[in-house]
Amino acid sequence: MTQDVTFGLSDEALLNLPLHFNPDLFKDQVVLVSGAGSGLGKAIAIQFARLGARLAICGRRIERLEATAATIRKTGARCSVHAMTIRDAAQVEQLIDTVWQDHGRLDVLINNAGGQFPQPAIDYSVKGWNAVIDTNLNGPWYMMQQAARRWRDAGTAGSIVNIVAVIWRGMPGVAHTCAARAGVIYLSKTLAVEWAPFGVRVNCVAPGVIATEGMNVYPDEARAEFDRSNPMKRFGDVQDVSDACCYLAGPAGKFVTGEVITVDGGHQLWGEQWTAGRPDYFKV
Ligand SMILES: CCCCCCC/C=C/C(=O)SCCNC(=O)CCNC(=O)[C@H](O)C(C)(C)COP(=O)(O)OP(=O)(O)OC[C@H]1O[C@@H](n2cnc3c(N)ncnc32)[C@H](O)[C@@H]1OP(=O)(O)O
Ligand SMILES: NC(=O)C1=CN([C@@H]2O[C@H](COP(=O)(O)OP(=O)(O)OC[C@H]3O[C@@H](n4cnc5c(N)ncnc54)[C@H](OP(=O)(O)O)[C@@H]3O)[C@@H](O)[C@H]2O)C=CC1
Repeated sequence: MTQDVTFGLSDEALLNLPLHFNPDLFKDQVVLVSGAGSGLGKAIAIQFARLGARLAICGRRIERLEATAATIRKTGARCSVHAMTIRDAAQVEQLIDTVWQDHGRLDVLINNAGGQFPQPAIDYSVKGWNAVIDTNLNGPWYMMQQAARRWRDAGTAGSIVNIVAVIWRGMPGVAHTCAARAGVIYLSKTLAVEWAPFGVRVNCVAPGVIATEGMNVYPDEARAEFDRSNPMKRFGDVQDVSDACCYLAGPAGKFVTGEVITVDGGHQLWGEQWTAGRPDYFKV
């Protein structure tokens, strides 16, 4: 049984974090953030709003999206809310159409929605495997393709940032998500070349352990050791990730494409990473 813990920051705290960028950096730009009803997506959307952007946010659960939108509107920013699943290509096409109708443009897509469950790979069901691949590879792909088609057709530039994970040492217990995220990273590198002629940049941010409510999906036993997953021996915070997104999406990142920025306290180099708990074999 997973203990419920309070990870992450309140909306009020997110609104009051010190900004590391100029407050009009994204003035008049339209930013679409998937999975903005919680955790990283919410923090990213609020930060873009505080930097002058207009927001479109999507996810499956409308109540959580409306709560994020209410917070975003406190900054004075416009925010449209779109309840949908990224797993359905038709819903993604409809989403991108609606965002263009509502806002008249799109400048930045943050492909943040995602998630997985911890389980030894040998026990995955077909349905479980497909759920994770649909959520973390197919969904982000549908979003990228629809956004890029509109940018190509409108003749306007765009920037995509995909949130992935620290996959370079593999990650026991979440093999399905490692496969999906590796797919997104190499898809992004390929699209960075194919879509450069349209003025579309495609990059990724790979977060290490970040304190969000999404962490509640992991068993207590595993989560208790997550601060040992990197040489800094701690969790990162949501702003570590939202700052990387703003760097890549904004003018500072204008010559960067096909890149992965790893924001992980060194997790890619050192640390324990047993997402489903440490197997007996590795205890001695
Ligand atoms: C040092 C270690 C580092 C740790 C960090 C690793 C890096 C990543 C971190 C994070 O991503 S933080 C958290 C992000 N948020 C989440 O992960 C959200 C929670 N997860 C999910 O929502 C799901 O896992 C999902 C698959 C994305 C949910 O999809 P959906 O709602 O369609 O799934 P379900 O209908 O619930 O299930 C479908 C299918 O999947 C199998 N399954 C689901 N949960 C489990 C489980 N806990 N254990 C085993 N199998 C599971 C199962 O086959 C389900 O089918 P049914 O049995 O329900 O018919
Ligand atoms: N926190 C961390 O340490 C790390 C997180 N990540 C990744 O960062 C991203 C955000 O994670 P985090 O904020 O921590 O976790 P959360 O679980 O809080 O956020 C995931 C968000 O994605 C949305 N979502 C899930 N499935 C779908 C779907 N099919 N269609 C649309 N929206 C969907 C969820 O909303 P709803 O259920 O309402 O649809 C939710 O708001 C995820 O991709 C995660 O895997 C990667 C590495 C580390």
